[in-house]
Amino acid sequence: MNQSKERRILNFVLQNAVRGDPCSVMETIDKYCSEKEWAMNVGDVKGVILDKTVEEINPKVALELGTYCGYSAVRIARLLKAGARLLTVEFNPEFAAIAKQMIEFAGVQDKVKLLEGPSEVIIPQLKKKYEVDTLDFVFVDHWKDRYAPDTILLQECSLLRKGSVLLADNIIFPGAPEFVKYIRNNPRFQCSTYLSHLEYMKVQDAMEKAVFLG
Ligand SMILES: O=C(NC/C=C/[C@H]1O[C@@H](Sc2ccncc2)[C@H](O)[C@@H]1O)c1cc([N+](=O)[O-])cc(O)c1O
Ligand SMILES: [Mg+2]
Repeated sequence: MNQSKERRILNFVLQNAVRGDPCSVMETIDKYCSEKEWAMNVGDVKGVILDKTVEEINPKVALELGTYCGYSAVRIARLLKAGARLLTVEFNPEFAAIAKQMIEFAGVQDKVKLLEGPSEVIIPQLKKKYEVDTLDFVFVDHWKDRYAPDTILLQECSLLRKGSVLLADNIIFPGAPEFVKYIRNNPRFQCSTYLSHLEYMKVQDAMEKAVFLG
């Protein structure tokens, strides 16, 4: 059975990156995906917007929706202070297995908990099963038609508090029109748009930052 692209990305990291060095893992994935095979990691350009947002918030409890190969989980976790944690949700078992190895190779496994299952099942479990009170930061990068329903679900589960920050990828490409319509017209969120470029391409993309006002 021939290898998946995600398996090839992981193997390239295992063979070329420095174990225990998150930046080396990120750079190696970015090198592979810009030179050999495109993949839907947030990437090095939008990754700087993600970095700046995480550093500004300095979250104690962060959630990521859509782990994929673990690139943004490594990117976020490397910036978390002692005692802070990232919960990342992935429903595809093959991607979850790859991301787990990527996170461990990068040496950030103590800060990251990978939750396998769909977000609509995992989100309602966060309080009781995963001992979350409220979320300081949420990186939204999974199926684009789940952005809006999951933002509503986070509120229904009382997981957001005054000042919780959502950062959503791909607002322009592939786009998340229902989410943009929902969040920008919602008085309970203060929104700002960060224009950027699609990972590894000259195509325009953007990230939406939405602060929950409580
Ligand atoms: O489609 C995109 N992302 C969807 C991401 C999906 C990821 O999240 C889960 S779905 C899920 C469902 C429920 N709960 C958790 C995870 C998938 O198994 C995948 O790991 C995308 C596409 C492009 N592009 O250029 O085409 C660029 C990007 O940056 C993108 O993020
Ligand atoms: Mg994305």
